[in-house]
Order: sequence, then structure tokens, then C-alpha cells
Amino acid sequence: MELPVIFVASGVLLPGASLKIPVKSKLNVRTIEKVLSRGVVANNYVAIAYKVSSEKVYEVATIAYVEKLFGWTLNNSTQYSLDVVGLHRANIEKLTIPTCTVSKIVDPKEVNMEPREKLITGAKSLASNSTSSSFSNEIHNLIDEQEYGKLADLCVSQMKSLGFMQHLEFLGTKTVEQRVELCEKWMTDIGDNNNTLQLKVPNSLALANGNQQKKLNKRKIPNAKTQVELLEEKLDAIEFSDEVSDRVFSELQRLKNMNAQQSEYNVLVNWLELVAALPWSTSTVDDIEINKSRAILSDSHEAMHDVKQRVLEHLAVCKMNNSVKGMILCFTGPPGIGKTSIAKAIAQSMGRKFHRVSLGGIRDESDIRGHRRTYVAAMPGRIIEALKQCKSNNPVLLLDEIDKLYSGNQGSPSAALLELLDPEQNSTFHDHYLNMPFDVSKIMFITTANDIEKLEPALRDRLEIIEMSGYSLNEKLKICENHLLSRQLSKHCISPDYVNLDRTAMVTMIEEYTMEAGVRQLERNVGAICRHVALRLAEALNSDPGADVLPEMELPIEISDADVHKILKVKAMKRVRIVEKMRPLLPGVCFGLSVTTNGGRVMPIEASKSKGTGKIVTTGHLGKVLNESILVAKGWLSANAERLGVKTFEENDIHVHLPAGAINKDGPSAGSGLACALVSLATGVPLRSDAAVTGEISLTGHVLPIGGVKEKVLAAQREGLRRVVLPKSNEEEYSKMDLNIRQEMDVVLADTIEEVIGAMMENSPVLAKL
Ligand SMILES: Nc1ncnc2c1ncn2[C@@H]1O[C@H](COP(=O)(O)OP(=O)(O)OP(=O)(O)O)[C@@H](O)[C@H]1O
Repeated sequence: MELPVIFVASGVLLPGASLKIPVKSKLNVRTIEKVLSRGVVANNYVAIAYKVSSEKVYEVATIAYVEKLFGWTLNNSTQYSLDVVGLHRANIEKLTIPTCTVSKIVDPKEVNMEPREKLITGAKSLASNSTSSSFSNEIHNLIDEQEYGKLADLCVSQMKSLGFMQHLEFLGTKTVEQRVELCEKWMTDIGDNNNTLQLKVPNSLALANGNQQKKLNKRKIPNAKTQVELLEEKLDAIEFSDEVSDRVFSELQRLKNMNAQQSEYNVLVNWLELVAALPWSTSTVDDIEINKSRAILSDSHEAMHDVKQRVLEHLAVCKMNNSVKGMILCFTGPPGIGKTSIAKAIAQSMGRKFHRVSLGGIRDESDIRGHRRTYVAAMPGRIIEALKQCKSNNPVLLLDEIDKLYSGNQGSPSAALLELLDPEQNSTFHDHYLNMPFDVSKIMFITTANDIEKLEPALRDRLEIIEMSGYSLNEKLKICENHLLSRQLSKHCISPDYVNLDRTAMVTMIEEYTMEAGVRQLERNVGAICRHVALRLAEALNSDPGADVLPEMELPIEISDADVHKILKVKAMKRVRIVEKMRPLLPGVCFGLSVTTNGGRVMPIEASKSKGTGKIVTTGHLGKVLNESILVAKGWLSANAERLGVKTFEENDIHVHLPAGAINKDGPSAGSGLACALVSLATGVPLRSDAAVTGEISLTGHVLPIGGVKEKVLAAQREGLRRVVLPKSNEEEYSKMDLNIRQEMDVVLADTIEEVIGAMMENSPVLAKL
């Protein structure tokens, strides 16, 4: 049989025993990378071969089963750790690295063997000295079944005082008889030397001693004792760095010397439990294949081609670099557009674990870094807690809503994030509770934010920002058909054959019952439809509980747009179309466009005049920049009044109002809209009621670029407007938009205020004077 071969120079794996092999040599690492880590962690068999000198390999090997394979990188080199269980002895026939051909050494049946008293007594003594109940059970089973060869194997694997060569000698024995003899000999030797096995003690005395021991055990506080022992076992199995190891084991020693009644006892136990539960050296092996990643991303997400492309580029760099150090993605955009779900897809395509840490509303630095152990009810921070749950030190960690961190009295959480996300510092991330450095540099951090402007500049500087914008109607339809519907149907346990959701019904659901850039409300609406269908199905089933088929019901249940109105009218608020409410437009009213954290929206601008002295009144919670834009628009109009043949507002007071008065509004992009509203007010000519405008203006009449082009155009489309006037300088962003939207919308690119007014007014005498 041909098996991958792992070389070991100390420690022998006997059949029935298990062994943890830290794989450090290049030869073994290469074997693992070539053969073992190809997508499989367990279900692998290997031959463990023993190096007796630098050139010589012992002729007998162990065929072993790989229970676990861990991989991690240290100083740019990959290391592994194998957990193996011994199965058989085997002769090495041919050694061709990375594999070798071996033939099993088959033991003759053990049934005819006379009971071996010496072996049995020694084994029982070993069992009674052992703390592991599974080991003593196994010993007793083997004694009962008279499997003396296996019993000898198990006993010898526990004789820690034997050397490497002695263990090899034992492995090389060809018959059960030889094995048992050797084992008995060593049991006696050990008994002579240090009494470990206590073989010399007469049976009756040993029994009495055993009883005494049991009584003593009863008197101990069993839980407290076992807890510390278990902790020690767990800690022993972890590979710590020297610095951490010194600290952990000195604390363990302190715990052992402590009285369980002391108040610090539990604090120390909890701390050590955390240390033992953290993945200090446990990582998953990255499995990045660009084609596979591309397929995962496109299967799980509709549209967002630019974002997927950026993500693939990012994954390619991770693959080439074999590291994710210093690459922190930040998905930004309105809610419900798939920021969280694309991060999940990234983790899936890398073969890493995924964990989401929600940072919304955090005010306290200790939420991230933990509390010092001296505080009552101290806890580790969210990062260490996440690592504990992931059980791997290289997960994809999603730091959700980093724009919603606030600074409180207890320090600034953003400052703690700075250290966490700094590639130079995060290999020694310091959690106050853990109070030891933990290497978080292998974690792939992904962050999300609705409003990137709210981030601290230093934090923003660390992030690679990927802007995501809302979806058009067609994109939402595709998402609904291919993802949301099937997800909601399976959530409500409804077969897709039972419902048919009409396309017009979906359009109604999107246009009339949602007003969002993403698809979260849409998913909720689909959920409401599914609940309605579930109710109808359940009612039909109730009428005849024993029926296999649904009685008197035509399947699939057709859901038309009329049904959508019926179902959602009671459950969801029908959206108010502000544009329709304002039509027909009066002179002085203009549709502007703005971007909020919920996506783009159409923002009406209203201007009216009354007799007065040229004063300007503004209402609607306008910010400083917006107020200044009004002055700029008025200034431009006054300067050009003569040319346009309009009166300036010297004998009038002007009132400018932006509805939805409770919402703060600011920013320069309303400049073009304000200029249009004032020109319309001055001339008495209403603006087009199917058009919206956005753009900053200068006093001399130039139209300057703005942000959020896609969001604004999509908002206009959602509101049923046909024309959008954009600054010419934003042409590039506009040209990157979906072809369908560009064909559907009539977008005018303007460089000057005159061009804007030309596009916003039709058939007006003013146009001739421009
Ligand atoms: N392009 C898409 N294709 C398929 N499903 C999508 C797409 N975009 C969003 N979804 C689905 O919409 C739902 C909401 O997405 P998600 O929770 O990722 O939004 P988010 O951007 O993280 O929102 P928030 O900012 O509120 O956290 C999810 O169920 C997601 O699968």
C-alpha cells in the first residue's frame, strides 16, 4: 500500500495510541502541502517512519490515521501540527518521498494465549495510576478480551521512561509473544527502579492501598481538583510563544498553590480557561482559487460587478502574498445592499471561518480591549471573544458599522481599533483582560460603514474603501427572483412549486412598498407574502388533516399585483410619493437630489416671495453650507438679472424651504437646484416636473462636481422622474452606471448654470435670453 510518509525523530506511535506531531521540517511540510492539505483535513492515512540517524530510517513504520491537521504561518513560513492515531505496524518496502510503499505486519490471532498474570497486574496498576478514565477502561476491556498484544502496546505507549530506541525495538517485534515478554520485562525493570508501577507490592496490599486511595479521593473536592488538572492538560497541549508560556504556567502554578476559597481563585481559573480556549496556534489552511471564488461570489450575489471585481483582485493579492497583512477592506454604502453578506461570501471563498462583531453604538474602549482582570466581572474585549468562538486565529472578522462608534467617558473605541487594524502593531494586540500579546495579524479584517464621512481620518486612512451603491429596479427584480424569494420560501417551509410570484407583483412590491437603496424591506415584503401563502396552505390542510394532497386548492398559488396590495396594505406602509404630491410644479419649486445614509432621495426645493426688503428666510433645518449656496444662487441671479430680463428681489423677501423639516440637510450639491428655483420664481415660469437637478455652483455660474451620482440617479428613477441634470465633471461616474439605467433615464450633463436652466425649463421665454 502506498501512503504519504511523515518522518519522526523522537516519539514512537504504537498501534492504539495517539500522538501529536509538530511538523517543522521542510520535508514533512512539503509532504503535507503536496498530499495532505489538498482540501482534506481528516480521512487521511499516513505512514509514520522513524529516523534513527540522519541517513537511516527504521525498517518498521506505523500506519496512522490523521485525526486533525492544523496549519499556521510563523515568520512567513508555514508550519503544521498533525494529530494521529496509530493503527498498524508495517514494513517499509520502498521509500519514495513524499510517499512510501508499506506492507502491514498482520498479528496472528491472540485467542490461544495463556493468561499473562504479570502483564495483567502491571496493566491494572497502570490503569489505577492513570487519571484518564478512558485509558483505564480500555485496559480493562483488553484484559477481559484477552488481547494481550494490544494490551502490551497500550502499556508500553504509557511508559514514558523508555527511550526512543526501546520504543522502536518494541514496535519492531514481529509476534505477540515477543511483545508481551518485552513489556513484562520493562514493567519489572521500572518497578525495580522507581516503583512507578508498584509491581512488587503484593496483591492484597495493593488492593488495600487502592481502597485507601479511593477513600482519599472521596475526601478531596473532586471538581476543584479535576478542573485544575483539566486546565493543565489543555494548556500543555497548546504551543505558546516563550513569553506567553512563562506567564501562563507561572499563573497555573500560582493557582495550584492557592486555596479554592480565596476570592482570586475563580478569577484565575476563568482567566486560564480563556487562555486555554484561545486559538494561539490553530489556523485554518487558506484555499483560495480565483475561479471558485468568482463562482461563489456570483452565485451568492446579483449585480455589484465592480465590487466583485475588487474583491477578486484582493483575493488574488492574498493568494500571491500568502498573507492578508495590511489589507483591510471597508464596504461602505446604504443599508441592505449586501455589505455583510459579501463579507460572508469572501470567508467562504477563502475557506476561512467567519465572525461578525457589531460595533454599532459602542462608546467604551473596553468593549474592544476588555476590562482589566482586577475589575469585578471583568471580561475580554469583543475581538478576543470572537477569536475564542472561532477557534481559529485567522478567521474573516467583520467589524460591522464602524461609523457608529462614539467616544464616551471611558476612552475612545476608535483609538483601540487603530491599534487593532495597524499591521505594524497587531501582531502583539493587547487585550486588557488577557494582559498578554496576542497575534491578530493573520485575521482578515473587513469593515462596513453606512457613512464613511463619520470615520476618524486616521481610521479611514487604514482602510481600503469599496463604495457600494443601491440597486436599480431591474437589479432588485433579479435579486428578488433569484435569491430573496427562494430564501424566504425555504424559511417558511413552502415548496417553490406552491407559489408563483408574478413579475408585475414584484415590481409593485418594489415600487409601491419600498423606498430603499438596498433590498432589506423588499425581503421583508417577500416574507409577508410567504406568510400569507403559508396561512392559506395551513388552512387548506386543516380542513382534512389526513390528506396528502391539498384539497380544493389550485396550485401553485398565483400572487398578482392586486394580491400584493391586499397583503401588504395592512402589513407595510404604502410609500408616499413626494414627487406626485407636488405636481404640477408651481414657479419657484424644483426637484433637487440628495444622498443620505439610506441611499439617494429626491429633495424638493421650494422658494416663495413676498413684499419686503430683499431679506432671505430659510427653513427646513438647513446647514451652513446650504445657506451659503442660497446666497451664491441669489448672487448669481442678481448679477445676471439684466441679461435674463428678470427682476431682482430687492423689493421682496424670499423664503426658501426644504421639506422634511425634521431632517438636517447640508452640503453644496443643492446649488443648481436653488438657482433653478430662484430663476423660476423670478420669471414665474415653472420648472419641468419630470426632472431633478444636482450640482454645486460657483458665483460666476460654473457647475462643479458632486458625490453620490449613482445613488441620486437611482433615486430619481425610483420616484418616476425621467430627466436628471448632472455636472459635466461627473460624466465618468455616470458612464460607469448600468446600461439599462442610462438608456432609461434622460441624463443631461451641464457645465454652466445656463445649461442647467435650459435643461430644467421647457418652452420658456427665458431660454431665448440665456
Ligand atoms: N446583490 C445581492 N444579491 C443577493 N442578495 C443580496 C444582494 N444584496 C443584498 N442581498 C441580501 O440582502 C440582505 C441584506 O444584506 P446585508 O445584511 O448584507 O446588508 P448590509 O449592507 O450589511 O446592511 P447594513 O448596513 O444594514 O448592515 C441579505 O439577506 C443579502 O443576502
